[in-house]
Amino acid sequence: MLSFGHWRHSFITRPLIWGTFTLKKIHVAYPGPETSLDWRFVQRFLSIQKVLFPSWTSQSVLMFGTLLVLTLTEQLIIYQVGILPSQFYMVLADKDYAAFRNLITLAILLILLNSTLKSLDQYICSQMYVGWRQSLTENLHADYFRGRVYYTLNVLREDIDNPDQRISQDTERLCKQMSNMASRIIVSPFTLAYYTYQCYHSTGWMGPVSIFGYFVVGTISNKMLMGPIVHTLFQQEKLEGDFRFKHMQIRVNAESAAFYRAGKVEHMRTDRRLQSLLQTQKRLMNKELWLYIGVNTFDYLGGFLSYIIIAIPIFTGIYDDLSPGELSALISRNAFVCIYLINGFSQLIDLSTTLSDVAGYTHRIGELREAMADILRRQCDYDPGRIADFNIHAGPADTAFVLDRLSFRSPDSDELLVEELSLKISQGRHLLVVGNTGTGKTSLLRVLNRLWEADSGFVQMTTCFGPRGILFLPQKPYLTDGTLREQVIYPLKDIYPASGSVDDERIIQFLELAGVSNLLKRTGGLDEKVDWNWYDVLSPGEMQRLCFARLFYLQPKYAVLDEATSALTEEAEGQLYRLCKQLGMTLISLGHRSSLEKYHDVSLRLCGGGRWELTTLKENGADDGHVIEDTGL
Ligand SMILES: Nc1ncnc2c1ncn2[C@@H]1O[C@H](COP(=O)(O)OP(=O)(O)OP(=O)(O)O)[C@@H](O)[C@H]1O
Repeated sequence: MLSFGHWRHSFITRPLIWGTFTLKKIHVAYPGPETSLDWRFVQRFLSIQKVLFPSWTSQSVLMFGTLLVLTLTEQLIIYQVGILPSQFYMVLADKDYAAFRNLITLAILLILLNSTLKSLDQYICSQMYVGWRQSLTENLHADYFRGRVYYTLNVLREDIDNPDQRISQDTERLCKQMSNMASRIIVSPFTLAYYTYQCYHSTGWMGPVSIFGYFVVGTISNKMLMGPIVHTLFQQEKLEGDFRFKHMQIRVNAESAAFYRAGKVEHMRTDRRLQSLLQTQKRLMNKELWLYIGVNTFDYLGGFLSYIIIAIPIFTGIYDDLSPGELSALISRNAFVCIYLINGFSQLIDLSTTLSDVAGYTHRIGELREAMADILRRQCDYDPGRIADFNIHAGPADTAFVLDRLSFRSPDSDELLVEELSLKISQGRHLLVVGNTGTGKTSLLRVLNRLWEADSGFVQMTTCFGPRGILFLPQKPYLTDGTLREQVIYPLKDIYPASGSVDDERIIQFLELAGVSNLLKRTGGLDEKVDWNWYDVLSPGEMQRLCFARLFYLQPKYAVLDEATSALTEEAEGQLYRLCKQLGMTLISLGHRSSLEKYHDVSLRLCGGGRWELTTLKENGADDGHVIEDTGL
């Protein structure tokens, strides 16, 4: 029974109620990309670390621990290798051949051990990179694909550019850069402490104090040079995403563009994006030039500083009582200790270039995570996971939707598309929604499917989403990547995993009924992997027929069809509609063709400016006069 009027009292307390929201394109609370090395960076970085190191016993923590042990051992060996020259000075000055031979053997052993440890260190860093990338990407996917987040992010939110690029490329680069930094950072506190002590031991307080002072000056100047780089890197990544998206747009719409012979204009537009990307890249390089000058100057001055520090005790006469051999050995040993301490600091300064990259990517990923969390908070009542378990919500058994004084508008507009629509969509009463272009027909489905929020009033979905419930066929046929079977059973992953050939027969039968059984031959079978893009090889009509095969397979109680037969002849349309009815589906159709009227009982006309009309096309139960052959379904 489909009726309209005031429904407020009996239905508004049911579980799937939503409404009374203001729909606007979401302009975000963040004032804009804050992309520097600030407190926000620290917060975002720490929250990403929680994903990478979820618990003390996680694999990442274990690998990090192993890396720490390895790098510390490596440092011990490096120290031994570092003092070898001073020992060589001693044995050569003493002309001690036996000690020289032993020293050669020791040097070879230490070098072998050192290179093995270094390789292991690199290997663990690579493993950590893969593990981190997996954890972070999966974490982002979990939010991105939850509810309608991916839709809201890509269609309704303007503040987050290129979410796809943030998930794929930026995450990869962040993990790569962090793994590059890991072994250097992890060992720094230990080596700095150890060599500071050694330096103090050799040169007194002068050595460590001058090196620390030098490091502080270097850090401050680098921080100043890095600030603008982080922001420009953020910009560059955005433009990189825009450029790639333009190419993807051409790839997906190559045929349409070719029909327009649009090579020239697309060339111009793509080059324009490339230019703005390259300009930003050049700006980034100009800013990096100053940072590189700073870093390199710091490195070279560091090497020079070590000799000044060593010179002080020599010129002040502290080592006057040593023989020339002992003095050479001591200078060699001290030089190593000072140079290594300065080198430890230089490495930290060198990391500033990597850190500026890390900060840029951290902001991009952090911003995406915050936006997704924000969307999830707003849509906490949305639960499409029900498709998997077919959990049907309690409600009148014969009803799909109840609308009560529903008003809604499009995100960019202040004008209502539909005002105060009250209506019940029940089993067996087929509804046709008509109206001029842009009057809000598809938008009504968006509100019913909860992609858009209503402006006021209530919408209640009393049947579950999915097979045996409600299924939507969108205006643009959606074909996933995968085999023919995966196309037909979409959006199910595998509903009948153990059914084997029985399911095959059903799928083949439905493909035949939908008029696309030829696809079986083209693909080579239901489960043959195809290397083509389905959109490139199927005609629009074939795509629509394939979507009907999907509908027959899933056999929902209610099928919502948005101009689902616009590319087919009236005859084909009639056949498919009658099959749907024969399979027991109640149809809610959107369309422009008057030929559709005969398959429906009630018509809802959207007249624009919020107005609407409901008309009965035929009495309940009246047949459309067509009987189709017994298909044995
Ligand atoms: N994501 C969006 N952001 C802003 N406005 C939108 C969005 N999607 C649709 N609109 C606008 O909402 C209005 C209603 O669109 P809708 O798709 O419902 O039209 P329709 O009646 O289905 O038209 P058609 O018959 O061409 O399919 C249109 O003016 C459209 O431009």
